[in-house]
Amino acid sequence: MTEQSRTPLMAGNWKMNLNHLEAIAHVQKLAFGLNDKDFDAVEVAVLVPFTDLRSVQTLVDGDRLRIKYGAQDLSAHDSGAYTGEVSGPMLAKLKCTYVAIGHSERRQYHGEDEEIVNAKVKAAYRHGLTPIVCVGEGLDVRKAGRQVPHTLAQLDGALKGLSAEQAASVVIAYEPVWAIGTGEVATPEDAQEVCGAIRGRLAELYDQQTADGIRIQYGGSVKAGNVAAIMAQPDVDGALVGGAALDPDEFVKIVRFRDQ
Ligand SMILES: O=C[C@H](O)COP(=O)(O)O
Repeated sequence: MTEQSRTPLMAGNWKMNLNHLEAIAHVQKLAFGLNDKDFDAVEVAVLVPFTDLRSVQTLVDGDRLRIKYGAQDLSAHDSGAYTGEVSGPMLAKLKCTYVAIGHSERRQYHGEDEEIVNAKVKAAYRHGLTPIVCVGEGLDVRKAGRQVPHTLAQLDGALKGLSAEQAASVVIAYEPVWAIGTGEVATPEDAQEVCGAIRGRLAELYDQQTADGIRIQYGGSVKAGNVAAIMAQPDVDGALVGGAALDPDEFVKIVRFRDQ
């Protein structure tokens, strides 16, 4: 599979923003702004707070929208006494396509380590959910020039024990932590360096064909104004968009990166 045959995935990670009423209005605006040509060229997804999922599902189903949706986290467990957690079966029942796992904010504020990220990736696969596995280095690691080994170690940990068949559908999001929500976007070359290394490691872990089929996103201060240059890199197959995804008009422009 070549770069051209990987369908780009533009995913909006709303983080802890937009209640279920705002979510409906937002998805309606996206649906109004995008057309079949956009959806034929780019897969579009929104990763919404748990409390928005049922409303988004009802809207997407009812209006037969081509927007995909998913959650920002899931429990490593399938059921039981885990107060506050939301399980894979619950997300599957809501017909989620995607679930973000190991976002740097989960790692930083909720102490998620490689073991828990790996357990969550396996939980997603047990229930037919596609994980968007987030990896990336902090500023100290970048300053030390260790972004590639650091990120590849996170990748190894997240994918431990997965078969090539499972890995074939995974999405990897490379998000340098220093570029998240800071306006400090990595240069296209910075993004390509690590995304290329990620694909190389996927080929070592599985095989070249599997690696060539896996989509690798870049995330970190992506906007309409910088998305085209990032998407022009051979190993970048989409973006995980935070702040800019909260503005439907901006997100539509990001989906239309080829026009920017
Ligand atoms: O998941 C998205 C990333 O954390 C990027 O967030 P940002 O676009 O606000 O920098």
